[in-house]
Amino acid sequence: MIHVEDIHKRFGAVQALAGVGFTARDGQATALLGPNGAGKTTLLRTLVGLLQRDRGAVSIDGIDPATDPMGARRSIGLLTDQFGLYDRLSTREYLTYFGQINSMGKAAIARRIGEVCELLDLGDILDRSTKGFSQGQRMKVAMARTLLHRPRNLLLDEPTRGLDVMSTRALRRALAALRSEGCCIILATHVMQEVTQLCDDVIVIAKGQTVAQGSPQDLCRQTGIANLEDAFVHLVGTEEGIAA
Ligand SMILES: Nc1ncnc2c1ncn2[C@@H]1O[C@H](COP(=O)(O)OP(=O)(O)OP(=O)(O)O)[C@@H](O)[C@H]1O
Repeated sequence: MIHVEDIHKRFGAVQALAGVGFTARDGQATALLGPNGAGKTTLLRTLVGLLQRDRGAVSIDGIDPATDPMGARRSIGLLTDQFGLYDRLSTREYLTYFGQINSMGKAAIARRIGEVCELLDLGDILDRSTKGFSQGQRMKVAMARTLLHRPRNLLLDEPTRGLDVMSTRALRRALAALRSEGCCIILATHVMQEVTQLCDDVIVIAKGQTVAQGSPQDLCRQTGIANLEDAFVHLVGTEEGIAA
């Protein structure tokens, strides 16, 4: 479970987070919705301890990433837009390296690579060097790395960006399975279809603040608007940041 209270984060003159608070529960997929520049990526990076917050409290399964970053990171899988692949390694070598960093044994790594390979359909790129991979292929390898150590909490920044239809569907199926295994999934996205198909709960942030939290139905009820996309626009007061 991830619990966040009143997080603030400033970059120079930019107040990126100005009072974000929410709870994301185990066994649920929680959507993080907000216009461009709302603070979603900053929030995810702060949750995993890659950025130091200026104020507020964070608990990842009871651990504060500011005081125990390694402890928090063991239970978190983070996917951002910075894939950080190593061109000279094949997908298998890259995943093996990350398994070793996470103190997994040789047999466990080999077994888990087989599982994520099947889950994300990586068969044809498993033994190719990642140099020259397409955007979608890079995304799949980064997602495999995110899932490799079986984290209980998944923080995913636009995970279907660049994926084709089949890979998108495979990833959504994989996330649904992880949710039913009890994972806590936070998914920053601009794709409303993803929210309605996959997410139990929605956090809406705008200008670095939480403006609403609830199920898609709650947000529609709260705004008196039947369609989630229109309810979102109403809540943030803008037409920015929406993909069909
Ligand atoms: N390292 C940084 N230095 C300066 N400003 C930053 C930095 N990182 C983020 N910002 C600013 O903080 C604000 C929030 O950015 P962030 O990337 O968190 O938004 P986002 O909600 O993820 O946006 P998008 O939907 O466009 O990906 C923006 O105004 C951004 O320009």
